[in-house]
Amino acid sequence: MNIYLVGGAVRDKLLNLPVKDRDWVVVGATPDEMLAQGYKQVGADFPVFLHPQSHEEYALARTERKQGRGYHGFSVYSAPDVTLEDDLKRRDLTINAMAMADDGSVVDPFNGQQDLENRQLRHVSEAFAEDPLRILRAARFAARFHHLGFRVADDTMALMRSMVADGEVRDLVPERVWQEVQRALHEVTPVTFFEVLRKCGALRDLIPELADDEAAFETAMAALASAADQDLATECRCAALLHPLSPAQVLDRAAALKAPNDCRDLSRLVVELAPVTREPSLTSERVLELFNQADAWRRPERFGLLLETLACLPDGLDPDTRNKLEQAMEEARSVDARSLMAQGFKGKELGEAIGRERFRIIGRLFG
Ligand SMILES: Nc1ccn([C@@H]2O[C@H](COP(=O)(O)OP(=O)(O)OP(=O)(O)O)[C@@H](O)[C@H]2O)c(=O)n1
Repeated sequence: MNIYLVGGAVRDKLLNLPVKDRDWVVVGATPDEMLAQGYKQVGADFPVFLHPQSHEEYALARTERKQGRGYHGFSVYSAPDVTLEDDLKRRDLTINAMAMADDGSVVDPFNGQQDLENRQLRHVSEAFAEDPLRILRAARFAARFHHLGFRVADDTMALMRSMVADGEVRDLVPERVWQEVQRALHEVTPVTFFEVLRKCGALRDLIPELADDEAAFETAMAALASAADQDLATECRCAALLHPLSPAQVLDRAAALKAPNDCRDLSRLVVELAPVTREPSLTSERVLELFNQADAWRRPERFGLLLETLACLPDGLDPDTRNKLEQAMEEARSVDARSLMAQGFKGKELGEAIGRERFRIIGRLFG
């Protein structure tokens, strides 16, 4: 049997980037031979094994063919006669379809090295179209490597467009879509991900509110770029992206994309509360309302994320107001219920006394 390093590890090595996961392909072996050597089989659909010591993934060389629509039916063929080239051919992009032997020599039947040099994200073969998730992957690699000069190759963009026109994106399982979106939000330039999706038409299927409205798209991208520059959390990036939508649209989009609840909730809050922070002079009444609406007393951390996100929006929260809001929140939160109880307040009166005290503190910072 012959073993080769494949996929992202080879690509990243050749780009002189740190290699995270190493995946291996095994050519000319049967599952029994692997088991006899101490590998542990994982994957029920196709033969993938974990190395007994390193626990890295070793997959038997395989071919795949799609059966029917959607991300379900793939028929996998794996046997000792499947060659390394067969296995590389089923992959998405040429830069991901190279292998490296023990001696460091690169096996590159689809000119991945040339595409690395020319900074091209190019599909390996027409089989790219068998897996519509690859549209999102191509956009994600564009977002990861844009700063190095990589672009989606013209013929690949054309293929992605025709896949979108065939309705392929609508067939994707939402969980898989969210997984790609979530990763994309943390690539070097997440904006590139959405630009590529817009260019190939996929954004219309995923976030139509941004695809059909130039101004909404631009403001979403400006906010997202700022959230990424400041290395904000996933939910802040998601909220920055969705901020041009209405509250009802945010809920629809979050449900359709199966975004987690913390992303959905922060996105909704940002949309609802953004207008408050744009008011020319914030009164203490408005600030108290803002704190209450954001449930800031019980969710101080989320309130912090809310302010961070609002500060990323074009015409968003200015640094002075943000500092004042943070200070007001910190001081108002420290209102001591016990000392009010000691003064004899209880039940409803206690709640009202806490509210008055908080309002008084906020009033010291806001008029
Ligand atoms: N839909 C997919 C998913 C994966 N692959 C192939 O499987 C390899 C491993 O996939 P994955 O670990 O998802 O990506 P990496 O390229 O390793 O990138 P990352 O750095 O994100 O791990 C890829 O390089 C690519 O050759 C593919 O062709 N089509």
